[in-house]
Amino acid sequence: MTTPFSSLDDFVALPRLSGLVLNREGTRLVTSVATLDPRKTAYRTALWEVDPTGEQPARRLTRSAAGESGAAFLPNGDLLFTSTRPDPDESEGEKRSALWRLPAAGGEASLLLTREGGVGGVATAEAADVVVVTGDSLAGSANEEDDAERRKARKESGVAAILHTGYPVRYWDADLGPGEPRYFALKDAAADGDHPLEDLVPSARGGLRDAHPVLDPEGSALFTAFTVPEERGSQRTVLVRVDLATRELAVLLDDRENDYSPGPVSPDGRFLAVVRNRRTSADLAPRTSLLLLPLDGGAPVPLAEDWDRWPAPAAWLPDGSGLVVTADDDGGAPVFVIDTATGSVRRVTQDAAAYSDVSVSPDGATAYAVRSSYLFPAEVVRIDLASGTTVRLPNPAERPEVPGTLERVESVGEDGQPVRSWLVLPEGASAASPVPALLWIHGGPIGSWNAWTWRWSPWLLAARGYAVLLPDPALSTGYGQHMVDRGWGAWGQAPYTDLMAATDTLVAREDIDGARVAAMGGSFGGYMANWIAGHTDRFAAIVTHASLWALDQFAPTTDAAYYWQREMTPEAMRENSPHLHVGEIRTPMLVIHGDKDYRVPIGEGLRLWYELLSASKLPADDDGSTPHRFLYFPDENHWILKPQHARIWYGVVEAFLASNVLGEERELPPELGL
Ligand SMILES: CC(=O)N[C@@H](C)C(=O)N[C@@H](C)C(=O)N[C@@H](C)C(=O)O
Repeated sequence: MTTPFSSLDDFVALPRLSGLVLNREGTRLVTSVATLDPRKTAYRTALWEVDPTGEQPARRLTRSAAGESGAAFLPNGDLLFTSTRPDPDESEGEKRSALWRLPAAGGEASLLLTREGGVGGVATAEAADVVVVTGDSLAGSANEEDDAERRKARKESGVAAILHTGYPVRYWDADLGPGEPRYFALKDAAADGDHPLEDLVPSARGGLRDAHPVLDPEGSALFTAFTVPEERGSQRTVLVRVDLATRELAVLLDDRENDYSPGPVSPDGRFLAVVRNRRTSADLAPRTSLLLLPLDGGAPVPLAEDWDRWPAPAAWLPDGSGLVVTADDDGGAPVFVIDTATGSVRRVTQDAAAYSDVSVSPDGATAYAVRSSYLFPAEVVRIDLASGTTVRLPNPAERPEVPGTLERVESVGEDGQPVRSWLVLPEGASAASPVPALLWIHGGPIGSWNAWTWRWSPWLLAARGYAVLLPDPALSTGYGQHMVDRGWGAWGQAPYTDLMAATDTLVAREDIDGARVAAMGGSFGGYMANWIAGHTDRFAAIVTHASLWALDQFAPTTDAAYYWQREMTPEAMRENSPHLHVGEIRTPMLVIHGDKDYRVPIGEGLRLWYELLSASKLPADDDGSTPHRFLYFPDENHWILKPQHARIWYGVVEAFLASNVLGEERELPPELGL
């Protein structure tokens, strides 16, 4: 069977949908779709409209070489978006992200706001013409003009140095400073003319980094997480309210036991849904729960406290009687409604899919969402909130046909804990014709294999004849707090033994060839791949992407050191660090790392590579030859994002697996120049 997964060129060319917004009347849905640019070296996003009634085909709303994203509706139905497309009134000028408005009545999009530091996210109020944009300003600038001058001076001088006084100094793949995110209010966005900006929190000093403002329906206040520095390089996030008229900032929730972030405001403006994330320590695993915060000043009230899941609030029912949430649950992330009076939880969607970007129609009968699973990529659906019936709406793209089937399988961990996995089976797998297999380990480690991702596609391997097991071992979400607790701070124990139990179940199947099995994983999944390498030789090959190798080196050099230092004592780092077992490694390993990875810095990959060649049971020969391979991406981050590099990633992985698992040689991608 030929599917887009048979060819890497066809795979990278598949359109990728994300995000969804609904207008106030519930009559228009807008999503964003990324497609390959003509040179096939980048993705470009455009906005598409999806008909909520399901009657009309999806239609493309925007088109430009720069692409568009960040869609948000104004109450009058005009659509705001961000784009680096050129200003039609300027013949030349720098490419920077600006705010655009597409009128509901039709016609061309017009430029609404441009500024030196660019425009990041956009938040709109439901019932008032109030817009808050995020944008970068130099830490020392007093206003927009000052910021523009300072930027110009810095650029002209060629100085790139950044002086830090606090932590963190990097995030993901970017150096932090001297720019910092700020929030700007922009009033009367629906009207023509100039739109002066009001800097809402001029003294934020990095506190708004990685935060998203939530506006109340009347546009009178915004709520946001605000990061506060602590002693010894630590930090916490507190919940703040900013009055949009007076710019007064009030701290609503702040303690050292939890981080807080805002969910949506109730339709009557009386309550804020709040996500509370418990502060972790060596003995205390993370826990996520919900609060309802009365905005008249009362104490927060826990919501659905006894529900053993970690909810993500999405929207209120219009009458305020329920909060619509999603939560990881047994290999999916269904939609639930929590009764705000009683805290009782009702599951709405019944399929094994993962839902996100949920919004609710004005009559409260229908929800719209993005849904995906390991069978299909993200797509827009309509959900009947009473019955749970879910309908796929006419989308910008059809579902790609997958070359095989998906099964749910269960194993039993050493302590009796059920360990659940998805199993991707290629066509033709049978007892008469058993297939080679891959154990693919997810990252996080707090997470679940429950939604489609373009970064890890088991179907590309299935198209080449492999079965792929996607297990959710200890530390995975969707199986209750106990599943997280039992792996906390002890990664080499339950997470490892759960993975081995899942592998035992895999190789016991008649349709799997247990002698031809490899293991692979990225990030924390790469950590586990490295740990496996030092503790068993049951796998024919191991692929380790952006992996943690020496925990005492990783923990202080990652971009969020405080996060990992809370979990790992020096003793736990010694007990769980893969590098201390390099002398036991006798499995060929493919190491993959991007130099711009600040989450798992390149030092992990470099040290792993050198120690494999110098100290493993399969060291480099005296002529320098080795069964191991190192695929290095000088300009990629924690994830391999460029389409041409994704093709190389899969091409090299496939050749390495073919050589070590199947005993067959494959041609390497010619672009490697070998
Ligand atoms: C702050 C922090 O480190 N957060 C973690 C969620 C994280 O980024 N973990 C990585 C080591 C990881 O495993 N990432 C996975 C989810 C990935 O695929 O990038």
